[in-house]
Amino acid sequence: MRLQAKSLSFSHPGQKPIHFPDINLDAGQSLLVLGNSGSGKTTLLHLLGGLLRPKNGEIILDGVKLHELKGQRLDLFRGKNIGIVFQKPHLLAALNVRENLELAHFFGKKEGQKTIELLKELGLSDKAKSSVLTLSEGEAQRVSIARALANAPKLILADEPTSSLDDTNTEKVIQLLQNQASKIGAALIIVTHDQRVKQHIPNYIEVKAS
Ligand SMILES: Nc1ncnc2c1ncn2[C@@H]1O[C@H](COP(=O)(O)OP(=O)(O)OP(=O)(O)O)[C@@H](O)[C@H]1O
Repeated sequence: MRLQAKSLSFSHPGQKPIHFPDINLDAGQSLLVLGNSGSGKTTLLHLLGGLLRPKNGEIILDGVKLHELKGQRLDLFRGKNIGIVFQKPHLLAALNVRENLELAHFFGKKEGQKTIELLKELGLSDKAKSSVLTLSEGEAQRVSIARALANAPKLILADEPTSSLDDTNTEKVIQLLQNQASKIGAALIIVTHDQRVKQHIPNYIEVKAS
């Protein structure tokens, strides 16, 4: 598995174009995306996750040109191959913890990782049947990480996954993401402002507003 992003740029409506540094990342490798507020870090993550289409440049994941996929083919490719941890957990309130994870299997049309095992590894075994409305912020964050990992994706994208966590939980979440990435052979990209994360992942790119 290899991720390559070349000569990427994107413009939000009415905004100046943002030009992004190139990325070459192999399975098992981790990369931080750093940059000032508003520089375009989340935009880059959304491009890499196929949620936005680049204005120029290309994104190749495991030999597939992601920037050329559309509609159902893009949704299915994303569901099978890309796990995204968003800034906010975005869990479905009508479903319990386990069902939120199983939804990822449904959309990816893939068996993926066993839900119960994954919850155990994330210290959430006793929450499987809990309503997501009863979770603490840190627990909800871990459930959203579990959901992103449920399909054993080739690429894990995490947007500020530690911004609301204390030092101990920050370290746990980063280790968890790295351990899971190496277990399933995925590449890991983390967008962060958080100086604490740099101690754990030395490889980084910086996004700069033009
Ligand atoms: N939907 C949108 N429409 C117009 N402009 C947008 C939209 N989304 C983001 N932008 C603008 O694009 C730029 C980059 O936004 P982005 O969210 O990628 O930055 P960021 O580096 O992730 O910021 P932060 O660290 O504050 O989360 C900002 O100037 C932002 O205002």
